[in-house]
Amino acid sequence: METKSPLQYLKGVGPRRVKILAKLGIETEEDLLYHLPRRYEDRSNLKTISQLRVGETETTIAYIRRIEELNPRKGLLITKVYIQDNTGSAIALWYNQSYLKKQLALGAQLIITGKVDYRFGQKEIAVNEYELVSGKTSLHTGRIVPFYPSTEGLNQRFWREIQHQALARNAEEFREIFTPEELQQLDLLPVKEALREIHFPSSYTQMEKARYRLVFEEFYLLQLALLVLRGNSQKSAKGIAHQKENKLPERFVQNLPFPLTGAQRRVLAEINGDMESSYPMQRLIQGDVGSGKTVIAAWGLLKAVEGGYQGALMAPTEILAQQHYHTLTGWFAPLGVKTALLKGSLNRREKDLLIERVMNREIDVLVGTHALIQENVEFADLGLVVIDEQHRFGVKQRSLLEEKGQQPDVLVMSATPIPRTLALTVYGDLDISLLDELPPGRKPVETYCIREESRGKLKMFLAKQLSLGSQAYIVCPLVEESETLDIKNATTLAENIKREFPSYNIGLLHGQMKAKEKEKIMQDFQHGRVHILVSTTVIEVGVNVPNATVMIVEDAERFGLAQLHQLRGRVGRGNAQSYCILISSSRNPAVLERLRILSKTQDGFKLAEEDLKLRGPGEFFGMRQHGLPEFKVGDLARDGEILLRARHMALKVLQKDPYLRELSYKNLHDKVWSLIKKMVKY
Ligand SMILES: Nc1ncnc2c1ncn2[C@@H]1O[C@H](COP(=O)(O)OP(=O)(O)OP(=O)(O)O)[C@@H](O)[C@H]1O
Repeated sequence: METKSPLQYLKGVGPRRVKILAKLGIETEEDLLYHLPRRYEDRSNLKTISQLRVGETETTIAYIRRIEELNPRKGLLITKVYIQDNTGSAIALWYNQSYLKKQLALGAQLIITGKVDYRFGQKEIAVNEYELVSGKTSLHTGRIVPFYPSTEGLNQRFWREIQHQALARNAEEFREIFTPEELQQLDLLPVKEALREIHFPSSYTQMEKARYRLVFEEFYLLQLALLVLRGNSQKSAKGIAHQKENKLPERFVQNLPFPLTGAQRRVLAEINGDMESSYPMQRLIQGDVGSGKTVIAAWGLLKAVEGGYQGALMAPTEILAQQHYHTLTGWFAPLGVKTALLKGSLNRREKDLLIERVMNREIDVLVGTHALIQENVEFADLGLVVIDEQHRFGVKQRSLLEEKGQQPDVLVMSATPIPRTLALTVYGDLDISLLDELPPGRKPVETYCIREESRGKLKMFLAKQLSLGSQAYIVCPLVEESETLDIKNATTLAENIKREFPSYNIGLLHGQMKAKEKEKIMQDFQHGRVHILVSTTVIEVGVNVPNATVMIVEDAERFGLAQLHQLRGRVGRGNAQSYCILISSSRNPAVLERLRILSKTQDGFKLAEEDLKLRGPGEFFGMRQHGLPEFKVGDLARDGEILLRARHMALKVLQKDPYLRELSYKNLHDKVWSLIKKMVKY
């Protein structure tokens, strides 16, 4: 659709309204046409005057017989219009519409919708929508009427008028992205019809069909863009074909105190295949909490190192980078593989020195936060990039790290199980491996939701666990508006706990502490010197302290399901029975339902589906953060099936024509490439 004309060409849109529309993100006629109704009202059922039911909101069509204006008191103007059809007569009433009299003419035909009343022997209609019958299509009544998401200064009549104009103006310009055969095969409405039906439905069935078409189109374009992005890097550039020997990785596995799980073995085989092929690997490991992703990362890094390449591991927080560094050094040092940590707390000179050693190949594996993608970090020969908890990084950041090498392989690890539909959208440019098996011997974490009143009991329970040698986390309420308040809460809580448990060591962790301080507290907790760790949500992802068996979450209602599952995942990582206690005084049924689901289910993937349904994808995690467009029509929680079909279709088309060069794909090509440009620019 070439509808880039400025909106001012539309009747009724002046500079002031252009500004208001721009605030809603509407700058072109195309934007406008994709600003879809929020709901509809069926006013198509025209009644004769005799059929109008008192007390109901009804629509009728009749002739104007008389018009009166009354001014019963200052500031109140009543326009009283006597109407008639061949079954009877009635009165239509408007309030304070001074311009109205000029628009109405005796003898004209009028459609009105409004609440019917009966007074002084007459039916009276308090009009809330009217339209004069002319040769034109009626927009506001006498049909299924659309209602748009709006803002101050724009009323529904205005929306309908401009949508109607935009549809008419562009009738010849809608450029179809599907071929006639595809439309038929997929049973989709042509774009022109779909847009017309979604704005001004001829029936609800047609409106549903129109919506289906537009959702399909939206998902299809995004899938194509994501697949083309991946296809390009896979086919246009040669990646590294890592050597086939796995001596180092095998020795590492033999040294582990446990056998790998079936899922770990399966995923390793997938990575092995990817790394040995000459296409750059772009793979996502989706694992439930505690499923053992670090082992997978280590294995890949060793394979790269064995072939003479370097590896990088990027973590979302300083604490996690630290933890990964310790884990990897423990595994790698005995194998003679050199690991280093690019810490935020290093001074300039230390940093330069470290970077120099990386450039000179004195370091095999470099671990760090996003500091790794800073410009002055260079590798001699980067062969594998592992990105942990990718949902905190965007598409753009991922590619920055990749640019530090010649098409290195990329492994993304996500510990937030997300529903398949969402994974396909957010990670549609990656192959996905599922790590869906927990190591044997793990006991489900017993989860309880308690109210404020039970604090006394909780204290006794905690004392007992501590006396058994366990450690505990207490996560503080999250005050979204203010980090300072967060910290204040956490500090007060820690002080209270200190008073209650004088014989134990209490640690406090929050986002504004210096890296060195955080590191020290974490190490003390890891080594059992701190028994209770009071923390804001900085520990949310990835922290691994198997001796911690109690997780207490304050004001649990403030967290989403996925987040609570993450927090719970910090315990139950060893063999001892673990507990998660959610404190909430909320009486909101939706909240209680969320907490109930959590106490019933341990399966992160199932919880993710529920969370998506309960809160919608926007809340689940900001799509924009990933450089992905937000959906205008589609709803991932509801339209998963359509997404899968669109993905399937996209794969099929690209297999046939990887760059959409066929003439019949011209329109499709243009749309996909403009989407890609937007995504990459981000
Ligand atoms: N096959 C296995 N058998 C037993 N224990 C294992 C196995 N694989 C990993 N582990 C151990 O399980 C714990 C969790 O592993 P890891 O930290 O890699 O999990 P994760 O998937 O990163 O979890 P999270 O996302 O919750 O941080 C570690 O202590 C690890 O040593």
